[in-house]
Amino acid sequence: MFGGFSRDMGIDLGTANTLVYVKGKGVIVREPSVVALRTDTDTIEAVGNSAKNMIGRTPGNIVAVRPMKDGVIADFETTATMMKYFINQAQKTRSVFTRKPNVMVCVPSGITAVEKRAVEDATKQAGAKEAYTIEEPFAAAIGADLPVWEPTGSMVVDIGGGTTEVAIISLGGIVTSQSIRVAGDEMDDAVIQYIKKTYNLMIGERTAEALKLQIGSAGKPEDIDSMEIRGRDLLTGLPKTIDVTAEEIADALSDTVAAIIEAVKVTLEKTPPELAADIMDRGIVLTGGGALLRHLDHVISEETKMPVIVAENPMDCVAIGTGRALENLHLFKSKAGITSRSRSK
Ligand SMILES: Nc1ncnc2c1ncn2[C@@H]1O[C@H](COP(=O)(O)OP(=O)(O)OP(=O)(O)O)[C@@H](O)[C@H]1O
Repeated sequence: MFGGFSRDMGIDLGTANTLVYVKGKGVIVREPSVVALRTDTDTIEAVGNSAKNMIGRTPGNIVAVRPMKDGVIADFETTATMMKYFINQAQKTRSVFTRKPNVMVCVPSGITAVEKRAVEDATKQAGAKEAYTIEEPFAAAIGADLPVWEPTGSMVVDIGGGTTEVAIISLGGIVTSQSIRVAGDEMDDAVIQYIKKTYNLMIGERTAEALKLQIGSAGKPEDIDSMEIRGRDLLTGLPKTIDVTAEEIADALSDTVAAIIEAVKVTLEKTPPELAADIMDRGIVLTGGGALLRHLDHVISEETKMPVIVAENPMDCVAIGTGRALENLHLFKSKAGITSRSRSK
């Protein structure tokens, strides 16, 4: 059903980034989940990379929005339009155009039936023939090459923009999982709040993210890096430049890091002993962009006394796993929380 000239695709519809995976091609679209809208004409000005560059810099009649929030759809129409754009991008790279694609999209494991249905509907509105959804941590585990079908325990922690998903997987199913709406965005927000409180300086989310990426770390940083940033002084209302140290950013991120560690511990507490022993041997695998936060693997390892490994290309795991799930649909049906809706339903 999915062979031949199919252009079927797996989509990691993320809060921060959307990735599209096509069999035999790999990840062929990788863009921020951002849409720039013209409020006067109600039309789309830009999607993806070019829209992200507009965040915080738009004139009055253009707004840059992120239609996904906390891993779920916050704005249905905009999400569907954004997906349509990404699906078209993916199709442009294919030479043979035969039919509408079947599309598998990942969803956070903790979402409601209504939220899941919205993702399926948006996928169909974006042009899919059939829309499937798969739980994100399961897709992450497949993408990270974990032995999800074997009678052995695997543990994956996927730290994205909106959600952190922790799951124990064995025999093609999620044994226990935890989804918290604390991840990269929350870290950026914590940095904004810290700078505001400490320096009376208002910075935008792009500056906060840049601080996190360049000098951020979990736990105490090893070096004494610092970074110069600009913002608006809340007392004078004027632009101001300050230097921020890595230690300060580690401090700002400490609560979010603690929340992620707590989710890992709670999941481990609920894990049956045999599977916990397997995980002790194989280690906890980190995926998602948040897995790249400096020293996060060491800190989780220290706190849980378990080995922790960052997956290869952690930001691609969910997209790859979503695509592979679609290729092996016969194995997945009725197992890993996969549901589908065809256009006629
Ligand atoms: N080197 C890094 N250090 C820390 N955080 C990083 C790094 N690189 C990327 N990130 C963060 O990873 C997040 C994006 O990760 P990812 O693309 O996996 O999320 P997503 O799939 O869009 O989100 P979700 O799964 O919650 O819907 C962003 O918050 C980004 O700032």
